[in-house]
Amino acid sequence: MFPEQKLGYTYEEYKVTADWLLANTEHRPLIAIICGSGLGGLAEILKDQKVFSYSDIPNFPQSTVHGHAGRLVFGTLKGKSCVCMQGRFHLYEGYPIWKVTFPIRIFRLLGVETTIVTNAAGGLNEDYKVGDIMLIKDHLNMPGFAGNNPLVGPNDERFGLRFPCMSDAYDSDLRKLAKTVARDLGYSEFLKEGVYCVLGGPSFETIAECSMLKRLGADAVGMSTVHEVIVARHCGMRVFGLSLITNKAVMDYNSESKANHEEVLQTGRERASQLEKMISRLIEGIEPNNNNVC
Ligand SMILES: O=P(O)(O)O[C@H]1O[C@H](CO)[C@@H](O)[C@H]1O
Ligand code: HPA
Repeated sequence: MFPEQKLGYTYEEYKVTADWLLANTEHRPLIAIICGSGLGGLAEILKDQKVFSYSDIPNFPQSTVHGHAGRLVFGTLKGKSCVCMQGRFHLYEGYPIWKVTFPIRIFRLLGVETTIVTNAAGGLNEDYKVGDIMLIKDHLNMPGFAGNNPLVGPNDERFGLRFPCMSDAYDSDLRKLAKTVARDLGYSEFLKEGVYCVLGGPSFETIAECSMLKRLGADAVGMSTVHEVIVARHCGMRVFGLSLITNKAVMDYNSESKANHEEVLQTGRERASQLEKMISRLIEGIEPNNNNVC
C-alpha cells in the first residue's frame, strides 16, 4: 500500500530519544517553546537550565540555518517546567517532513501539554508593519495541498487519530490570554491576529505569489510552523502560535525592497525583549491540565 521508502520514525525510535532525555534531565516539562529565526533568545527566560546540543541527542536532526542554534534547553519559568527548541527544522534544509516534526512527538512523550510555536514571517496584510506580532488564528498549508503532510504514512494510534481535526488548531483560550497579556504590557498597538501560510522555501516569494496568497486569505507567509502544529494537534497538545512580522512581503513591481534573511534576523533582535516578556507572562498564565490534553 505504501512505497518501500521510510515514511517516518517508529514509536520505538521516538521512545529511545524521549527516554534518553528523561534519563539525562530531572526537568519534566509541561510547556514546549519552538523559537523562530532570530528568536532563540527566548530560551534565556528559562531558569535552572539544562542544555543539550542537538548533536548529542539520539536521533535528533541538526540545525543548518543561520539564526537556529541547535540546542534543546530545559528550564523553569515562574516554577513551571518548560523545554525550548533553539532552532527548528525546515523542509528546505532537505529533511523529510517527518524529521522536521520529530521533536514534537518527543515533547508529547516527555509529558508536554502545550506547545508554543514562534516564527519570523513576511507580512502580506497591508495593515501590518515590520515588528508587529501576529497571533496565529489559522493556517494555509501549501505543501499539504500537494500531499506533503507530516501525518502521511501509517498512522500510529498511540499518538493520535488517522484523521485529526484542524479547525480548532490554535487554542482560542490561549489567544485570549495573549491579548490580555499584550494589553497589560502596552503592546496592543503592534499586536495583530491572522492567518499564517506555509510554503516550502527557501526562495522568497515572487510578487505574483504574494498577491495570490493575500487573495487566498493569508496575512503572513513563512516556511515553517504548520507541520509542527499538525503533529502537535494530532497527539492532542494545545497549540499557541505567533509570527513576528520581520519584513513586508513585496507586492509592487515598482518596489525597490527585497526580502532577505539578514533583515529577518535583525527584526527578531529588535523585538526580542518584548517577545520574551509576552511569552513569560503567557506561560505564567497557562494552567496545567493533568496531562489530560485536548
Ligand atoms: O519560520 P522560521 O523558522 O522563523 O524562519 C523564517 O525565516 C527564514 C527566512 O528568513 C525561513 O526559515 C522562514 O521560515
Ligand atoms: N517569506 C517567507 N518566509 C519568511 C519571510 C517571507 O517574507 N520572512 C520571514 N520568513
